[in-house]
Amino acid sequence: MDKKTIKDIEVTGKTVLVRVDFNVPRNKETGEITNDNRIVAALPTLKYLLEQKPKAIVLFSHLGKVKTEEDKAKNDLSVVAPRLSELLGVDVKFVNCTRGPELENAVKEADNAQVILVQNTRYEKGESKNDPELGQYWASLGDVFVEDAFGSVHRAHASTAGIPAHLPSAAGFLVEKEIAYIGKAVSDPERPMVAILGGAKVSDKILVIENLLKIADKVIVGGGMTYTFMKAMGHEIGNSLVEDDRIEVAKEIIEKGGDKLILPVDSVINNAFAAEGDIKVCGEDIPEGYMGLDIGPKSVENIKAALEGAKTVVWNGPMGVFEMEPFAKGTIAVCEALANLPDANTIIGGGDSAAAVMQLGYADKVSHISTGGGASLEYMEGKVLPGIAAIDDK
Ligand SMILES: Nc1ncnc2c1ncn2[C@@H]1O[C@H](COP(=O)(O)OP(=O)(O)OP(=O)(O)O)[C@@H](O)[C@H]1O
Ligand SMILES: O=C(O)[C@H](O)COP(=O)(O)O
Repeated sequence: MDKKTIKDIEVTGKTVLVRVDFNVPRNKETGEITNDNRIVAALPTLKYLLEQKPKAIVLFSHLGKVKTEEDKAKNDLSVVAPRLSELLGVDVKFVNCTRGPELENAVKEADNAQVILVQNTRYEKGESKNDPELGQYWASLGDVFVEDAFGSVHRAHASTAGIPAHLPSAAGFLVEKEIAYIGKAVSDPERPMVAILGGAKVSDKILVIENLLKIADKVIVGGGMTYTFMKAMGHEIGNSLVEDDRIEVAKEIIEKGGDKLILPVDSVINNAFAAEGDIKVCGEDIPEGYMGLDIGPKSVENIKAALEGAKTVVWNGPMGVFEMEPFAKGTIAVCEALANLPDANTIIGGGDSAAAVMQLGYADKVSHISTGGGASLEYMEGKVLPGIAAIDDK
């Protein structure tokens, strides 16, 4: 990486500001954390910093989307402090504000590598607008800045891009690792390279498909996106998910992709968006009143064949509605096919595909599961990520 990393900067005795991504999924009713992967992923950086004996480690993170007072109550970051403290094995002081004397005094009085967690950065209106005053204010609390929130580096926000404009800055181990895996896969992949793209919306992934068609040897499309492509080819798609305003783009991609592009040839369909009903397999044309909810067995065989001998695989988006057991087979088959490629560099781009791999028990069978949903997608699109661009060059 051409950016400074945490080992390139001096932190002993200093106040280190760290942007982490503790935007963790929570139970809608109880508010309890349902998956602490993003906290676990930040531990190597935080443990390393503790060993260097800084004066203080001040952690900034957002949680959820905050637009109203009600959103604030729903996205109180204090829920993270006890779990972080347990995982890190040290006391974590939670500061229930994002500016003012309480925060300033907590930082001033901190000593002996005290870990401080600041309330949700999105409680500040200026955070998402990258308000320069806010970035400068937060920067004034510390001596150096460490960017370790890979999941948020595609956002040009005050805490991701504003603070490092005013302080010496470096990437943490998580950012370094994510960039190493995803960066190598998209800029210098071992071949053959196969990209698998699924999930719900074509519009979210068009640019990724286009960029990966330039890089990969094969691009497999599955999931709800399939049916926009099927319609573009003139097939009947029943009530399947479709984005009519993307049909033309889908046609262009089909033409550009040629033999590289592998689309499903059959689907598991149902007469309702439900785990029960008249569930059956059909070919490329879906009868009226039915919708495609998973790729079918022939498509699974085609995907397995396409993956044979692959040395690099990037996967983003499930092949079907894997949350419902009857429609999980396509996604499970991809997990199994990746597990059967022990020598390949297999990379799962965050979000739902990461959840699927973990939920289905394949987490230790792949090389890397990204902590970034949107961030890993934008990286695969070839975009400059503002949170990375803001880090000091080596
Ligand atoms: N055939 C289908 N019809 C409708 N929904 C589908 C279909 N196939 C997959 N999905 C749904 O797509 C959703 C995932 O889509 P999404 O585009 O968000 O994936 P992702 O890229 O893994 O996630 P993220 O965007 O959060 O990174 C899942 O909830 C899944 O149920
Ligand atoms: O969950 C994510 O992808 C990151 O934490 C970024 O969250 P955001 O999409 O709300 O900016």
